[in-house]
Amino acid sequence: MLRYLTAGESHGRALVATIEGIPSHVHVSTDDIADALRRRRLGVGRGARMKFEADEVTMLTGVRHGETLGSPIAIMVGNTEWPKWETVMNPDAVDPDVLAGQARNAALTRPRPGHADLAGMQKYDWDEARPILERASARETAARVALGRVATNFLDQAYGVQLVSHVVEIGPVASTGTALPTASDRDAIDADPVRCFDPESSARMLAEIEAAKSEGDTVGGVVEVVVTGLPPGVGSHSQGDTRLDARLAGALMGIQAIKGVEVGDGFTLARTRGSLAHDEMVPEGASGVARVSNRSGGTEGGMSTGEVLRVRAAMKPIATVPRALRTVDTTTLEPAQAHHQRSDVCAVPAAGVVAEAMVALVLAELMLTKFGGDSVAETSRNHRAYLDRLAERRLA
Ligand SMILES: Cc1cc2nc3c(=O)[nH]c(=O)nc-3n(C[C@H](O)[C@H](O)[C@H](O)COP(=O)(O)O)c2cc1C
Ligand SMILES: C=C(O[C@@H]1CC(C(=O)O)=C[C@@H](OP(=O)(O)O)[C@H]1O)C(=O)O
Repeated sequence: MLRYLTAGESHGRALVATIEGIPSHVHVSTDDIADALRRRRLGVGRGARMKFEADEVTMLTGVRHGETLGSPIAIMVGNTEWPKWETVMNPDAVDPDVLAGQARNAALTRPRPGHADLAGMQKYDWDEARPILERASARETAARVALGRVATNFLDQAYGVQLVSHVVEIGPVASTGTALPTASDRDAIDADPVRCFDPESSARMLAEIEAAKSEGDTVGGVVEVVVTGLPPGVGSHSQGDTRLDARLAGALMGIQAIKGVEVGDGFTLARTRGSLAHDEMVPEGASGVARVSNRSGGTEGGMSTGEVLRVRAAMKPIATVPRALRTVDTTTLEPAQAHHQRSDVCAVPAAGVVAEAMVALVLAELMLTKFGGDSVAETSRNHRAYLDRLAERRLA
């Protein structure tokens, strides 16, 4: 069973991520994790914090001489800004006079519409938003991206499964590109300022982000994750919570600010007649059966079809709007403007990298559910035997 957890506050000393169930002999290095975290920082629209803060990666457990041991892996992502926040975030009691001068003066009592501030203050009985926003912040996604890289290496090394993400919409601007990227396009996508695969659409998206910024506003968008190399039969039709679609939707909706998920042509299929909505099958020489299209995005009946997996996630605009939104000061109960110090204008390019990590974690778990094994060699062997059986039946 693959399971993972993250811990840590946005301005705390560090984030910590643990994962258990990754087989032995997966090659993964500190540099690999640092590279994944570097990718999460890419893209225009991020705020000042991205420029001065660095992610310091320490592999704490579960990896030796560049290979996983099969035991729990723990990764720490240190926050280089910690010295500045040590008083505000100190886990131990701090001299009340020091606190009065620093943290209390900065009490956040004007909750931001669209963020976790108010619901969190109500639920956890706090009189300001700091204890909530620290964990609600998408800083936490750095920990998930670190784990996602372990899963990505595992999927590639054990099964040849590869992932890539790209931005397909920013605000009202949708990409007009029709080509579907593969993992070999990852560097080109990462080099684009918006992480869009289509250069002409990227320029229009960039203009949209810049317009939002100059108007003191924020903007959301849509990202797509594309996966190649999945065999048919990953996930299951037999229970709602084992369906591949359900697992993908849950994992993607678990990313801060993601409000919608679409598998394949999803919402478009709902507006299409059945005769034009499905992926017809035709006989094919070597493999036996081929599809003439892939509108489903690679899932049928809660299982992978063996076609390319395509899943999209829609991100709402950043809640910390510079042109501050109306709120209520929770101390005075007077009308107020929501608190705002700094924030991202658009984090959709980063959300794509996070989405890629989440899809990798889901697929690593479901591939292990299907193929088992405690080492890369063992699970690869089981995978190959399954593919051989499909070939033997001429249903590959
Ligand atoms: C990579 C990333 C960066 C984000 N940066 C910010 C930010 O700078 N300011 C902000 O208010 N929200 C930001 N968000 C969104 C908030 O984390 C999110 O709106 C908040 O957690 C509430 O979202 P929810 O309603 O989906 O839980 C970011 C989200 C992601 C995925
Ligand atoms: C720190 C990161 O993202 C943060 C996510 C975030 C939020 O509210 O989600 C708010 C911002 O932090 P702050 O309010 O301290 O400026 C972002 O910078 C990161 O992605 O590493």
